[in-house]
Amino acid sequence: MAAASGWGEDDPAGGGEWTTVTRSGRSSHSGPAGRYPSATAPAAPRSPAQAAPAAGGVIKGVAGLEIEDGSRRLDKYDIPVEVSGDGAPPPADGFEEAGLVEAVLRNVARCGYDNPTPVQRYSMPIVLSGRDLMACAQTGSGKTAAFCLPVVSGLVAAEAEAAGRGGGGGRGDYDDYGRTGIHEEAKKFSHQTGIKVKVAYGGTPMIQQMRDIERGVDILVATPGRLVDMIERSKVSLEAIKYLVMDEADRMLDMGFEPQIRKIVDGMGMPRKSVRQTMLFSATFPPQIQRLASDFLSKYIFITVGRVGSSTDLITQKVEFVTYDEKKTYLLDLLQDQSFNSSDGKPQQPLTLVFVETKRDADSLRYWLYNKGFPATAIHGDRTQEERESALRSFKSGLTPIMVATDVVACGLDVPNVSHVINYDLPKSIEDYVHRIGRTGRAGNAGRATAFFTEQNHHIAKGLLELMSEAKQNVPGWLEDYAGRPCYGVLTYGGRGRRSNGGGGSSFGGRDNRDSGDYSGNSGGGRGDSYSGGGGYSGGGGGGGGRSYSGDGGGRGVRTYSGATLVMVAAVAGATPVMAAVAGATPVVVVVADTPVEGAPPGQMIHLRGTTLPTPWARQTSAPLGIQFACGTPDLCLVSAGLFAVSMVHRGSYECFAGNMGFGGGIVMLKTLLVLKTCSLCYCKRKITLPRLPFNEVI
Ligand SMILES: Nc1ncnc2c1ncn2[C@@H]1O[C@H](COP(=O)(O)OP(=O)(O)OP(=O)(O)O)[C@@H](O)[C@H]1O
Repeated sequence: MAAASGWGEDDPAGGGEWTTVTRSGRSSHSGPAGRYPSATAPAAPRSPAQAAPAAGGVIKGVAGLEIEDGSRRLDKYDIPVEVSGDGAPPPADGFEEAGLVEAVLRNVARCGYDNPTPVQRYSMPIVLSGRDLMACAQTGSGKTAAFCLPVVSGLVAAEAEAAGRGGGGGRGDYDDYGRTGIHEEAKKFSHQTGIKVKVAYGGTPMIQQMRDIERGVDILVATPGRLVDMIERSKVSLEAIKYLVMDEADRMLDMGFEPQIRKIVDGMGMPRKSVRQTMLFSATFPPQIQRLASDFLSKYIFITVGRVGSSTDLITQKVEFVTYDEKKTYLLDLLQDQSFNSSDGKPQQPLTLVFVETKRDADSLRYWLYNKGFPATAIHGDRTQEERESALRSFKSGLTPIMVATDVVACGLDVPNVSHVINYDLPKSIEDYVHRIGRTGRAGNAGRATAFFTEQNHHIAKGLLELMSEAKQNVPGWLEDYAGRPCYGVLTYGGRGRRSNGGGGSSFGGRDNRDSGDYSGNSGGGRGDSYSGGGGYSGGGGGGGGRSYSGDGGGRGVRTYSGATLVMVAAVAGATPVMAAVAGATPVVVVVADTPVEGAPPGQMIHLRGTTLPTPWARQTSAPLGIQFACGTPDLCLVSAGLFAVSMVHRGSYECFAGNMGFGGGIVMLKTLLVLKTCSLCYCKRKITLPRLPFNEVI
């Protein structure tokens, strides 16, 4: 156990066998596997003020903006790293030492990466050694490359071995998609290696993606819903999967995708966990999500880089107590204060992301700002993919340096020079807060985050207090008061099946919970309850592993997905799949099964005209008659202008509650075609009982 910082004392394992704490500074590894000596001495603690730009160069801002990058210090990280698990290989000092193949090293150099970030130093050897990994590292710390590099390298090496030739060279295939950060990164690192990276996510036409995948794929970056859909349609098979990566794994499991993920991992032909290699990455990893996630892993190594589940200390955080009515004034003050004059004397704004709760607020705030003379754009789920991309471009270029956003961009958005994140409306959970503010302070740059706290936000006070204290930020006294107050029944976070986490606190974070008392396994068999020397976790099949997938199966020209890697992401940068489904003018139907459909085990799918709807969450992005299925919760009726929502329940029949907002009739395709009457400009609720439908019947 290293004693480089107070971290050792915090070790929940009590300094047990499986946990080591070290600093991420370069060090030589000696000693038995999994136990690192103390590395460099800790640097003097940085105060928040010091996190502000100091030395460093000036990153050429976009469109005339010059943004001080100041303390960009990717290679100077000196933060605690916690490693637990049996036989962890030592961290690598550099990309070469990590053992990446030549072709990948060339791509790393091409990207201008001189040194690996801490999460990369630790992850690369672990992944390259074939171990499963659960990694928790701060936002913007380079997690994407931490898994992409060793995975691409592993694929290249395997291909080279199979072909009996040296690594490198390559066919130079380079597809021209470009949406998700992961896809982009994976493509960069695969350049001229012959590795093909493709995407499968909602919000864009499946047919185009299918065509592309049919041309061959080695790495598929997919969102769960679209992937399940493709598998159900017998378009791809997961049988050849070698690596499975879940990015933002906790968000994915926490957003209601768990049934889909379990199905993908356990029920659709994917090799068992002891056969494939599985990696889970996120900036936050609450214990209850770790518990779920560990089902997918075998004898894994757990690493935490940075403070436990914390925000990075590169971000200076501030929280202001405001009333709802004061928010706009505060916002204007902030924007005015931070504006600066460009070389031609015109006032300019640094890139600023303003988070609001609803799509409507995003639009109205954007227009309001515009009218006040602040060029702003907006990004949210009601905007089409094209509009979202254009908004992002305009933001990145500095044309509209303020972007008002809903949570759809909280995960995965990587715009290097975002200098300020303003939580105009605070999110429901502290994890969301961490992901949101993580849009600034990326890749070693300094950043700033301001939150408007109102009376209604008291449920997040405790989490906020702990997070800010941990990051050594100035915590106002009133926040401590709020944090100390009891919080009643408001913590069913999110409308998307969010798990409550009590507002943060001790349940929040990224510490390995295998050895904590509450980590006693889920239920069923197959999974060891404690990690003691590796026996318990290799169950492989066990509980869910062997369930056979009863879809179309073989014989009908199932395309065997020739690729070897699957990267699942909860959200496409700029749009969650759900929001993507909602975007556009196509009618939106929300289909919800609030209890399992008869005969359907919880979490399984029901089929409607070839579409696939998991219970209790239902989501689909394309369906006959232009109907799109989106997701909702039993108490959420998602109504898009002019259209309606449908709630679907069980007991052998479906009940539909449909509302029409006034643009003519809506159509629901269930067993029969149902045309709902127009109900001009009012919300009408109708209950329609449909004939009994057995589970899995395609209607
Ligand atoms: N070794 C490196 N050297 C220089 N830049 C790097 C390095 N690794 C990653 N980056 C850059 O840092 C930025 C952040 O990386 P990335 O998006 O992978 O972070 P992340 O940890 O996945 O963040 P989040 O949790 O917010 O998704 C990217 O622009 C990436 O290109």
